[in-house]
Amino acid sequence: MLVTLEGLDGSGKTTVWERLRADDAVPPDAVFTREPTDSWYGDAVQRSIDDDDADSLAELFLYTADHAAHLSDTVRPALSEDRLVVSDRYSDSRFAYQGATLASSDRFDDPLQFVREVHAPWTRPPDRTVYLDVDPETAARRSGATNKFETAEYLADVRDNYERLIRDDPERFVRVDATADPDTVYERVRAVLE
Ligand SMILES: Nc1ncnc2c1ncn2[C@@H]1O[C@H](COP(=O)(O)OP(=O)(O)O)[C@@H](O)[C@H]1O
Ligand SMILES: Cc1cn([C@H]2C[C@H](O)[C@@H](COP(=O)(O)OP(=O)(O)O)O2)c(=O)[nH]c1=O
Repeated sequence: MLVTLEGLDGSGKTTVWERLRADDAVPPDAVFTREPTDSWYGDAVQRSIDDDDADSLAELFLYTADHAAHLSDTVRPALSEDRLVVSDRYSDSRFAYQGATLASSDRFDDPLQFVREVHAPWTRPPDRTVYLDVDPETAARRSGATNKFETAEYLADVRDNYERLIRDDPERFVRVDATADPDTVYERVRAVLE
């Protein structure tokens, strides 16, 4: 089973992911993974994140290349062994973030849909996605605004895109109010996964 954690920067995904990894109730052979990955593809993505002038379409394909490698070297092998896979960010991050970045360039009528179509023929959709819901101001404050994506203005567009993804696939997404304290948020996520 493939479970993904999604949400704005600073929504608390990594905090939840680390606590799950240390939780005795989680099967010991579960695979904890993330995007961007720590492979050289992920390093290329990191370079693009750090470049304020990166071309938004080129950036989409860097993230997408990282996803393709992540699928073939980690996600599909683990799923074929019936292991639980928990990924801190996955394809919905591309739909929401690059959907928002590409919107400023007028290159596509519906950038989010374009990004979905780029993935559709070959990706493996998650079975469940926990969406950690926080407002853009909280997200920008918690994340410390350390990269070009972490402004409340941009994150508001990203959040609108996540809302559209949830509307389009309500069975897969589980929304968790992530404005509460870390213990409460963790218990909420744990209850969903149980
Ligand atoms: N529920 C929470 N309430 C307040 N602060 C939180 C909460 N969850 C995480 N944080 C803090 O917010 C920052 C970003 O958390 P992190 O888990 O890295 O978020 P993400 O992976 O979604 O960017 C960290 O300093 C973390 O300690
Ligand atoms: C996986 C992914 C991340 N991102 C962005 C979100 C983050 O601002 C940045 C790095 O991701 P990440 O390291 O998960 O950041 P955080 O822990 O703060 O949420 O890359 C995309 O724009 N598209 C993607 O497909």
